[in-house]
Amino acid sequence: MADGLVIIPTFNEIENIEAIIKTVFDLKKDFHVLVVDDNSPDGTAENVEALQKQFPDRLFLEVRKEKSGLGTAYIHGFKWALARDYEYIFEMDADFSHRPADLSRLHRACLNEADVAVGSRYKKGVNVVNWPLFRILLSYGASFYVKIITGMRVHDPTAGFVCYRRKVLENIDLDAVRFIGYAFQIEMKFRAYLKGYKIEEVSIIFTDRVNGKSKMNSAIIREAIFGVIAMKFRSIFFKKSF
Ligand SMILES: Nc1nc2c(ncn2[C@@H]2O[C@H](COP(=O)(O)OP(=O)(O)O[C@H]3O[C@H](CO)[C@@H](O)[C@H](O)[C@@H]3O)[C@@H](O)[C@H]2O)c(=O)[nH]1
Repeated sequence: MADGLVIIPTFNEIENIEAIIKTVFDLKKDFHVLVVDDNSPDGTAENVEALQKQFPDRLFLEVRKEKSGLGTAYIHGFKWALARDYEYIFEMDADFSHRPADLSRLHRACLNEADVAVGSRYKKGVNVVNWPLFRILLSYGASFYVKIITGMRVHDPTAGFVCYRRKVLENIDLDAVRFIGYAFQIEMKFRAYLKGYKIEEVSIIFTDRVNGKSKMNSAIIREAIFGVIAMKFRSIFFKKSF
């Protein structure tokens, strides 16, 4: 059995995908990788298919019809993982903003006490390299905002570098998760927090991508700003769906 499954959502990551997969497979850990691609026009999925010949037992690919957001890509990946027997399920970006070597640190935190281990940019100051000031302010500001509205004591609630123990994903109603952009990351942590799971932050350095482009847009920002308040209200008035 593998040590865990690393889910990598992709949209137009042709410049990164092969290198990131090989870097994960070069780690000492026996991780499997699942790429959830949204039919990227740049041929990301075809690149993964070609690599599957080299790693037939470790590399998996799910291709969806069209670009449908990072959140639903992860939900698709989580369901895929739960239909198999992975005990540790990771989220990681394709673009090397998360260092694959840190997967082992997240894994270790979950092997010890954590139910959810979050690769945190803000646990100890601001550990972000080469991000535009606008993105740092937005992301850091969002963290304060989320803390105030939700009461959740997580320094980096929008972090997309996470390890979940299987039981957490089994006990969250994945069909009820609403957010599709980066706010998805907040919602998943909030749902785990409400269920009393232990969320531990592991300090990481986040380095902005060198190749390809961020998929950040104004709809993603709006979803986070208004959605977090709506989510808090729903958690009070519609407790059952949480
Ligand atoms: N399948 C799929 N993948 C997507 C989509 N949108 C983005 N992705 C993939 O999701 C990963 C992260 O997307 P980026 O666009 O690179 O994110 P970012 O701007 O660098 O944002 C980072 O910070 C956010 C806010 O703190 C994080 O929430 C996010 O995870 C990421 O770490 C990449 O692998 C990207 O290809 C989508 O609609 N569909």
